[in-house]
Amino acid sequence: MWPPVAVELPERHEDTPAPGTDLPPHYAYCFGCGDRQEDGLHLRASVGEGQRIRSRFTVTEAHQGAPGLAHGGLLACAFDEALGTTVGNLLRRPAVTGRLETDFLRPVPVGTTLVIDARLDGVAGRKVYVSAEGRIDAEDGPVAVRARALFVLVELKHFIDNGRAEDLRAVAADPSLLGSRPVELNP
Ligand SMILES: CCCCCCCCCCCC(=O)SCCNC(=O)CCNC(=O)[C@H](O)C(C)(C)COP(=O)(O)OP(=O)(O)OC[C@H]1O[C@@H](n2cnc3c(N)ncnc32)[C@H](O)[C@@H]1OP(=O)(O)O
Repeated sequence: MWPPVAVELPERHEDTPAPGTDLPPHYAYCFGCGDRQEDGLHLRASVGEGQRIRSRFTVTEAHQGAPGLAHGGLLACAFDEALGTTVGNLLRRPAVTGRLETDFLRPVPVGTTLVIDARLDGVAGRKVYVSAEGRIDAEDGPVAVRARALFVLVELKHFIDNGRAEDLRAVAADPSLLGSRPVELNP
């Protein structure tokens, strides 16, 4: 059963941009979306209809597991990012991945662009349920990967208490490293 508990499905946050709007990387050094991670995944997300966010991820030579094929762990990373950005942008509250499950249905060759449609499935207290499917090269392409996850809402303190001090200092010195954030920061 998914979600596994009774949930509410909140409206998306009033600050969520209009459908079709491209979303900036949430952190410049994020492996999933950051533009300062040369061999990162460089996922690009945009707002979909209702409780949906669409992301695109192009598999490069740096992402191989077997010759010419994407590594499954990196595909899981892409879905972690796509699902996390769905939670962050639709609820505008900080959250971290508690559990992530993936079904790999087809191999994904280097050069493929995965079109990942993620949606918010519901919220139960601090628990947020999201799911996604990734299609090969087009929004109606064959499904290659399905994923679902539980994110847990946390306070900003979670990142301040647990993040490495020099990285937190770098963000405080240059807040533009956080391209989008779930709450306004006042360092
Ligand atoms: C615009 C912005 C864009 C922002 C865009 C952002 C995109 C980011 C994308 C990347 C996201 C990541 O990779 S985040 C990084 C990877 N994840 C992490 O580092 C998280 C590490 N884990 C933790 O810090 C902790 O375990 C927490 C915070 C998840 C939970 O600890 P806690 O705060 O003490 O809460 P706890 O009571 O244990 O759990 C709360 C509830 O969740 C349930 N729960 C917790 N973990 C699990 C689990 N694995 N499976 C089932 N259920 C679980 C508990 O049973 C409980 O249910 P009940 O008793 O209430 O019923």
